[in-house]
Amino acid sequence: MSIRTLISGGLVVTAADELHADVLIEDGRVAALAAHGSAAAGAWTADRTIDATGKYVIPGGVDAHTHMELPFGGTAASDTFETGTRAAAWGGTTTIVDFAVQSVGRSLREGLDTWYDKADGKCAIDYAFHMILSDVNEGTLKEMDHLVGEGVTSFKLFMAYPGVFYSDDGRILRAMQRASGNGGLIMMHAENGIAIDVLVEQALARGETDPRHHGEVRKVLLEAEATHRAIQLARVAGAPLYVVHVSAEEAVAELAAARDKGLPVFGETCPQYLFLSTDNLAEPDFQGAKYVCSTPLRPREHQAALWRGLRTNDLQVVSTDHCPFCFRGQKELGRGDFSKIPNGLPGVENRMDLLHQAVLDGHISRRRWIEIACATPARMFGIYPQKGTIAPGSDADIVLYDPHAEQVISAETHHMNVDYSAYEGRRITGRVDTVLSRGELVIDRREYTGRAGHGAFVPRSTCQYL
Ligand SMILES: NC(=O)NCCC(=O)O
Ligand SMILES: [Zn+2]
Ligand SMILES: [Zn+2]
Repeated sequence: MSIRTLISGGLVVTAADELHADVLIEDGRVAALAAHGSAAAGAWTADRTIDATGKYVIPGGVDAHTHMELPFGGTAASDTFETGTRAAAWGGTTTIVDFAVQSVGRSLREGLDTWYDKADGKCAIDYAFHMILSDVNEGTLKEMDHLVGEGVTSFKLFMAYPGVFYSDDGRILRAMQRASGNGGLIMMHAENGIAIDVLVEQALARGETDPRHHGEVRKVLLEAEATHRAIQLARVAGAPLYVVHVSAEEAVAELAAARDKGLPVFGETCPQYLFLSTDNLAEPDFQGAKYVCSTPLRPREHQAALWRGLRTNDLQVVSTDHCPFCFRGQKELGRGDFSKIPNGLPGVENRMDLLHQAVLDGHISRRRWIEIACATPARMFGIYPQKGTIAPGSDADIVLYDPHAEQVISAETHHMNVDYSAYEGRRITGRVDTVLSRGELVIDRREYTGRAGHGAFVPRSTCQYL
């Protein structure tokens, strides 16, 4: 039997509009919106009514870059699909796009099936997959076409991490050519990993082993150079390009120059680059290890360019690159050698709140918040308007957000399976109150009511942002 739910009295905020409206949900989908107090809304009957007075009613967040359970650096990301998607829901995110990994010498099929198995029956919210290509060859190029057909329509390539995920320019060009034919979107980790590895070796030989040296060797110029090269390769292939975790002003400039030429080049940044800096990497007593990720945190001066890029649409998406490793036992693997610190930060629970704070701080508008965190990632990765908006026919993935609640981010209270917070002690105005996923309550007035296995795999169409 279908349950009709009415969300009444809130301010509905989407990327396109803000309106005081009631939202009617039926069969897990948005059935209708009507102005609060209107005759149409007054005539609706519902089995349950959720009072949203004083709250924003926003689309559930779409985090297009997470790594639950990712094997990395001899360990694995500490959030499972179960713990990570539960934490995502607590933070107002109702869809993640995680990365299935092809191992070198193995097929895409095998890698993707492994990730289907990891997630199946575990997730609190809906999920989709990108595919990491670690071994581009004739076989895997053909497999890309099949994956696009089954709804895995984006492929991440690495110019970094030689010997692990790295692809050389020839392999990258081939994958881009294939994507230009099958509609796939190439996502690029743009850092010159070959040059970085030389600098790592030289730094370690000089005895520079602390976490802060991770940031020093992964130079801005090597991010900018790789970004430029990726753009040129994509032009040659006639393929669109999405550059992940952009951290540096000079890399934004490369994207902006390409976009000024009208090229289909897109960029994502992450909260860690907007809110944290090399000051964190330099924290004493090895605490800087908590902030080791790649691309690395940059000097604070880069943040203005990232915010500007988000305002001018030279950057289109904020994802988390959520890839948590506990300080104890995981980050500690790199004591005495920064290159052995597993790369990645936790954040899937914090993104919507941090970006709401950015609204209050004047960096972005309220609608831009929803655009970069919900609507555009959904469009970019082919799940709009099913996800990323509140419109008739959309999945009822809806967050009631209290814009006045005060909170202090802390590992003591977060739900991610990691023993520290990258944003410990940060004060945020605004907090998730209630979360629905396809009409089911996952968070009900700050109480978890979700369940592992509610979340379903979402097959995606090709990029809708071109
Ligand atoms: N970003 C990071 O440091 N870890 C996750 C893997 C990646 O996205 O490159
Ligand atoms: Zn990456
Ligand atoms: Zn990543």
